[in-house]
Amino acid sequence: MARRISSQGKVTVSVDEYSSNPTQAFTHYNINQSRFQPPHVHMVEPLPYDAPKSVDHTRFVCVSDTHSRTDGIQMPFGDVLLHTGDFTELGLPSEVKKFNDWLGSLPYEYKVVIAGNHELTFDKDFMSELVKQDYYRFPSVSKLRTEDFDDVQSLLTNCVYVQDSEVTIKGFRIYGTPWTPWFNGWGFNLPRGQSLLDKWNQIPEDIDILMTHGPPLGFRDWVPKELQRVGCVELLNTVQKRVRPKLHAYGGIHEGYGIMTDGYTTFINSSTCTVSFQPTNPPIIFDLPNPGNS
Ligand SMILES: Nc1nc2c(ncn2[C@@H]2O[C@H](COP(=O)(O)O)[C@@H](O)[C@H]2O)c(=O)[nH]1
Ligand SMILES: [Mn+2]
Ligand SMILES: [Mn+2]
Repeated sequence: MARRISSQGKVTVSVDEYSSNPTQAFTHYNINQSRFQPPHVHMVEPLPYDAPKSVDHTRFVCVSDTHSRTDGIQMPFGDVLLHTGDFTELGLPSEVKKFNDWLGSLPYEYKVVIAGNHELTFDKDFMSELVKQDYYRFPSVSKLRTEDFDDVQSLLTNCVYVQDSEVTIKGFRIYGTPWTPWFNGWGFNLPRGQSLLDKWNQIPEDIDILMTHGPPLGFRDWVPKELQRVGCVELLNTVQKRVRPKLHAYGGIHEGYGIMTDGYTTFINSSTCTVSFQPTNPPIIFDLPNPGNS
């Protein structure tokens, strides 16, 4: 049982019995609970860029995993840009500055950004371990002086950067968090189970939009080369059983680019780069009714 309702009516998500094996979790919940089946769960066609926008809606432009390859990306019309991490290769200050310049060239009223596992310099604990131990893994990062990256977030002057925090934009409550299940020991990696759940438990109940770097279980999280689902089971339970945002935006699994719904939350994996790091997947636009108009 991954959910409990307290005497105050609050839902508590606990670690799922299948937490450590998302592929098995998907099969189990699909067979026993039809949890990923139509009619509620299905793919969604992207909105065409020339679709008219209603005056009482806000248009979000979702991108992710641009990996310092923004040059050829055709950006559509919209109001608010959401970038869900991996905007660099290694989080080098030079890459962050280049990304910030690109953001500055975009016409959106607001731009909200989170980090991904490639933004190594944004993860202070990762950096203090790397500097102590592993010079050869990321030599260009290891040779940075602390003062070069200490305040790396401050290089992002052309956006709102959120990290385990919330911002309200045009009345929408948006929460962003960079953590992903441990994979090859990159930045913002945590073990599946309680460690990640502790991060998800910081997400407030009433947010409208959740930004994470990686997917929840079952929603654009399939890695074909390994025949595995890699989405986080606790993230799915948090999204579906406790937080229930209207939009969950992420990237992380480049092969999972696309849109799904569970009938309430729309899940957008907007990874710009393909699995071979070609920046060819177009940004995804999504309209939400303005708060107070829904
Ligand atoms: N089996 C897993 N594969 C993963 C996971 N996270 C990422 N990946 C694969 O790497 C690429 C690129 O990711 P990046 O963070 O280096 O940009 C991704 O598209 C997957 O193919 C994981 O947790 N498990
Ligand atoms: Mn990536
Ligand atoms: Mn990533």
